[in-house]
Amino acid sequence: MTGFRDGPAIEARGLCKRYGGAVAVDGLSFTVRPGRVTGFVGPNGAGKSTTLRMLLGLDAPDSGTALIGGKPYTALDEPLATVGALLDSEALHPGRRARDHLLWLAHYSGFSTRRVDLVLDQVGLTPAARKRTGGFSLGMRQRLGIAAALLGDPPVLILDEPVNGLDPEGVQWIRRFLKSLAAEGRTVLISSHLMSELEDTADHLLVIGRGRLLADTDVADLLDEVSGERVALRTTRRADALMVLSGAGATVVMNGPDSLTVTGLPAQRVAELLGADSVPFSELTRHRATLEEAYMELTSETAEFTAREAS
Ligand SMILES: Nc1ncnc2c1ncn2[C@@H]1O[C@H](COP(=O)(O)OP(=O)(O)OP(=O)(O)O)[C@@H](O)[C@H]1O
Repeated sequence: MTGFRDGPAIEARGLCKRYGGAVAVDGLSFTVRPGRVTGFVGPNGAGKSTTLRMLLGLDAPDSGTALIGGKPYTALDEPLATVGALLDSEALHPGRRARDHLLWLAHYSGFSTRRVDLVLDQVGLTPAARKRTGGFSLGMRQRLGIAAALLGDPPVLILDEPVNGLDPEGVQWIRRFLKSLAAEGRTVLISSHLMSELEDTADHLLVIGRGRLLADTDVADLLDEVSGERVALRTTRRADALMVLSGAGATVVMNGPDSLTVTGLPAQRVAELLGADSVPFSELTRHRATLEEAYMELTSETAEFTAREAS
């Protein structure tokens, strides 16, 4: 496959879109960089698909701009070879065989038909290449949609809910696959309404709610922030541990006969303090937040903020 050094960035600048009286996208600005998988996440109706459609020139923003490598999609010299897209409502002719569907697309888009067998292989659909798509599971349809997005070997991929409908093995596959595409220097933007789907897949996250950007953050930074300095500790000398650690400024909560949760001190400092006072411990682990926990925290902050705004 072609090696890219830094595919073009995707940029939204002050994007707004209304449908009738309803605001779907409300002043979104972000940049999606090459070389990493960026997850675009938010609950149903948050405005993800509308934003992706505007990036792909399928919907016109009321205001603001959507750019790929500095140009609107419709002004790209070779849009189909620049951006590969998978949209939620991919239309498939049920009577057409998978390979014929891709051959037709390749012909229509001006791509070499040699790419067809290559992309079928990449998405693991070679054994089903001659089967009619009418009998395909949702997961197989997703794979075919991704194969179609890859036909032009594009440096930019915009995939709406690509994990949706995949079985656990399919989820593992797509994680590895998206990471490998990003590692080649491509710009990869994927949407999901489930934060858990993006765990172990996205390197960077754009979180939206009600058409607005709630967070634009590296996954690692977000998890660090939410995990805080929370340490789980197991010791048979609970009272001594409590005295030593609270004396050093930590907040200590007793959870069971020999387990404590310590906040306010890094794990290493907890170990040092216990060691200095010869308090034995059998377990000392840093609490790691999951992306789901981080998401709940983010969205609950927004809910509080909205409530404060309203009062
Ligand atoms: N063509 C349309 N006509 C009217 N309203 C629309 C249209 N497309 C989207 N909307 C509305 O805009 C809002 C944002 O929808 P959008 O599909 O972009 O959200 P989403 O985050 O992609 O949700 P989902 O995860 O359900 O796909 C919703 O309130 C939706 O009902």
